[in-house]
Amino acid sequence: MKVAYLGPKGTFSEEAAKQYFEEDVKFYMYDTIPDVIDAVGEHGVDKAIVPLENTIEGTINMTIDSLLSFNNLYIEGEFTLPVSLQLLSNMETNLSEIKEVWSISPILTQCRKYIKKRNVKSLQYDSSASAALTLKNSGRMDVAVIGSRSLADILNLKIIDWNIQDNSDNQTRFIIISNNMNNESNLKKTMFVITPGQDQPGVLSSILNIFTALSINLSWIESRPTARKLGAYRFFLEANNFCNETSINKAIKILETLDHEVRILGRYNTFESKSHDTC
Ligand SMILES: O=C(O)C(=O)C[C@]1(C(=O)O)C=C[C@@H](O)C=C1
Repeated sequence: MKVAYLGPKGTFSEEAAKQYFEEDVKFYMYDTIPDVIDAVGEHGVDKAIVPLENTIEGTINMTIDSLLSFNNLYIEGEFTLPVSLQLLSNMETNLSEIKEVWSISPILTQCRKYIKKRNVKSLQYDSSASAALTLKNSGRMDVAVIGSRSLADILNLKIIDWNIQDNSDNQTRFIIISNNMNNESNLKKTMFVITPGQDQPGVLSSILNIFTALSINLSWIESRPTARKLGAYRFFLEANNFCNETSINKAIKILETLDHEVRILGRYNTFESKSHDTC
């Protein structure tokens, strides 16, 4: 089986991939999160693991927007990884010399308070590991990268400050995507994408009322623009009710009768990282 994740070596996505998948998998690294998702959508690989949500940053928009650009992609699992962020530099650098920090945008957001406190500039890269590789090759002493402890080991960088994220209990929820709907029994979660038929007052609350009436518990809700008209949104709703098929099917039927477009983006279970100190 071929599995894609965000490279190069040393990303948190790699850590999640190695912990979630069995050893007989062949891994493929891609340069950006949209490229990872394209690899499954265009059948280059069988599965991918990508970040969906983080404790501090919230939803990783490039993940859900890229997911929706395909009709053939499904979430088949989710995996939660603790994320501890370190400040990495070339070997001879001191903390007081740092004028700029580099990383992927969700990581910079997870350290917003730290970056403000140190009064340094920040620069976005496609991953923490691509930022670290650029730093290593440049030999610069006025720049640091924010990434994982394993990234420091892989590139022989120095950790000059530890656990700099805004909240010490920081986690990222990854999703595993594939071309097939997971049809196992006893799956705990269902992800809906609902595009309202027409924009009318109270449309979101009327949708939510359907779930309440059918006793379907919702564990996540997110809205994203439809990109058709300013102010028009579609809603991601994650139901967490051990897949009571009858209620889920009833909800779909009612939503469709009310002219809303409903897509099931997947059914899945949750797995947690066993390690609390790897990243
Ligand atoms: O750049 C990395 O190391 C990644 O794996 C990406 C990413 C993200 O985009 O959220 C994944 C999980 C962590 O929250 C931090 C970074």
